[in-house]
Amino acid sequence: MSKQTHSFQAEVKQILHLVTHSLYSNKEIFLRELVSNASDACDKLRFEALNNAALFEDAPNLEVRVFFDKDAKTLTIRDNGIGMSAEEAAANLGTIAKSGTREFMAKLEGDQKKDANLIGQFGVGFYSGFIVADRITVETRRAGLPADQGVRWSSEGTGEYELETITKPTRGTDIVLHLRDEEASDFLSTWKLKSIISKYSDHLNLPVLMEKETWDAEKSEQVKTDEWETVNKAAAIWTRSKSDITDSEYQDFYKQISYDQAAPLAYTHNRVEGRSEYTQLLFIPAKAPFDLWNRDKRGGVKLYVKRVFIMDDAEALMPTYMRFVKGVIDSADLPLNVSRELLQESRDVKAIREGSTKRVLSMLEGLANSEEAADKEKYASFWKEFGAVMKEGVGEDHTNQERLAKLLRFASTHADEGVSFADYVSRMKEGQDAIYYITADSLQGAKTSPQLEIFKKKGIEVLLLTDRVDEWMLSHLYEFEGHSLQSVAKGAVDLGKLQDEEEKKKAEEAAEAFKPVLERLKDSLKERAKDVRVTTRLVDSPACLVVEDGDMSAHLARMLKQAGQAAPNAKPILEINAEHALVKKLEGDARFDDLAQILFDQAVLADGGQLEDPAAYVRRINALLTA
Ligand SMILES: Nc1ncnc2c1ncn2[C@@H]1O[C@H](COP(=O)(O)OP(=O)(O)OP(=O)(O)O)[C@@H](O)[C@H]1O
Repeated sequence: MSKQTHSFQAEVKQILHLVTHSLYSNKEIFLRELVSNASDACDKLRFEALNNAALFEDAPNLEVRVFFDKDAKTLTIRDNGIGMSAEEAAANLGTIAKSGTREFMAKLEGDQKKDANLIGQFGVGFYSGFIVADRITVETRRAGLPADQGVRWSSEGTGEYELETITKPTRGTDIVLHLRDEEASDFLSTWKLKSIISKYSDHLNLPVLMEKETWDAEKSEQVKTDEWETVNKAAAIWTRSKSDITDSEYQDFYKQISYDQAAPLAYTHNRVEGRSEYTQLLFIPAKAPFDLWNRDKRGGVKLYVKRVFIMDDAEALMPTYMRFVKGVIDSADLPLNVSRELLQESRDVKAIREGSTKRVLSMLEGLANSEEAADKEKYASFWKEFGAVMKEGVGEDHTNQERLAKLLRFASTHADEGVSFADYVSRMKEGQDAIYYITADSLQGAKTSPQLEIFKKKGIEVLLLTDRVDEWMLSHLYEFEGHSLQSVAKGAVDLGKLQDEEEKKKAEEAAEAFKPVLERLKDSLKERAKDVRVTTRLVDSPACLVVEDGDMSAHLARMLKQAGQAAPNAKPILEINAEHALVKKLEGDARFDDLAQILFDQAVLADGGQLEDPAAYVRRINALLTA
């Protein structure tokens, strides 16, 4: 192929512009990105060579070399990994196939801190070379192709790139950065490059080599020798013994694999022996990533088999509700050439997933149950960031449901956060059997729900659930240690032994006396309410809405509608406080029908719902106000 000029895909142009302009303040990360691409390319070769050893040609030792030419102002990152064919070079370096690119751009364009880690998260690392270079030349040959099918890709990072066929005797890729003048003086120093490599690439599973230098007394400067030396540790950290690894080494490793600048909240490192043998090094991040809610995103746990990288979309290795966990699992038992399909079905992988899930749970229990204030704080912060995701586990992971239930934390009428089921149970009133809860759109809405009034009056604690996933979770969790979970907005209020006989009798009498009014109310509201009944659940409010025991709560129905899904249009039950002045006023009032409608509308509003005919409500209220 003679030299051809191609245009970048439109999005690439935008990305290039943004990357080079927004991330300039943290420009050294280009080296991390390019070395990590080189390392990925070696991992890929190792993997493909499992089935085709000829790909190693005569160079089985995989490595990355970083070297520079001061006069030419070039910096080269060379790997002997998988390389690229002409088609691959055009596809990988001229287009962006990844989804999420738009999000990436929105982030970089936004006001928030220009976070250099975004670039790794979105897989546009290659383009970071243009932060420091005004031209990048890539010379590459795919392993297995003949020497005359090498490719030269070259671009100034503006609108176009050139592609031509070259002869390249060795497989793999050279990324040659033609540095801008000011960057050349910054980066073309062995000392500087070494320090960046050890900062970011110490734990790579392969050696990064640089030319050795010695001090030349005559010239009074460092000069290159013919030798190469390894400048990173090149030892997979998880294979080392725990006692030899410092906390800061663990942290550095975490930062490297997670693209997170902050230290992890907690980590666990174990060699598991038994039916299946593997090493796990798992981290819990301190902060939730922006895409935590994407259940399909690539997992953060990488699978290795005897130090050979196998894959990183490891949904087989971690349950979805633990998708925030980062780390490495290295199995000693799996066959190296295990395919993705086999992985999903392998008994060993299942054992690894179960073992790792339990390990993460123990790590969390350790924090949650610790006597140390620092650990408790960590757990509280974990719950704030990831609690809602953990709740998915209650429905998805039946084996661990009990353990998960103990880890749940809620707001309640007693405390705004951090209430566990065990805390709740320890505060239960004498004679109380059930754990009471209410679901609502917001904490404020939950706190002021009319349905809570009798519970407040009697000092009975109620859990206030406001996460979207709560209703779903509760459809899978019915009890905690023998105490049933009961919504205070479902079914008739039954405080059982908590209500004394006197109160019950009074309520029954009131209901009896109120019967004629009730019949009229039922008639006025027959289009809107399934039933109207007298309740003891209210103290200050005149009325509230409840649903029947098996029915969907109004809160859930609203959420489904918002999400564009069909929700049953079940009519609610209107419950009336016969003691309330407004209710007492009903009897004999000429505006009975209007008052009945107002009562119902107010109950809808107090429940966080929307009126079907707000104008009618306003008209009726105004008529009352001006009467
Ligand atoms: N040294 C290399 N050898 C072989 N292929 C490479 C090399 N560098 C880049 N590529 C190819 O170019 C693609 C784009 O690289 P880029 O760094 O922009 O994203 P990425 O590496 O896919 O993302 P991530 O860093 O999240 O894995 C890579 O996926 C890879 O296929």
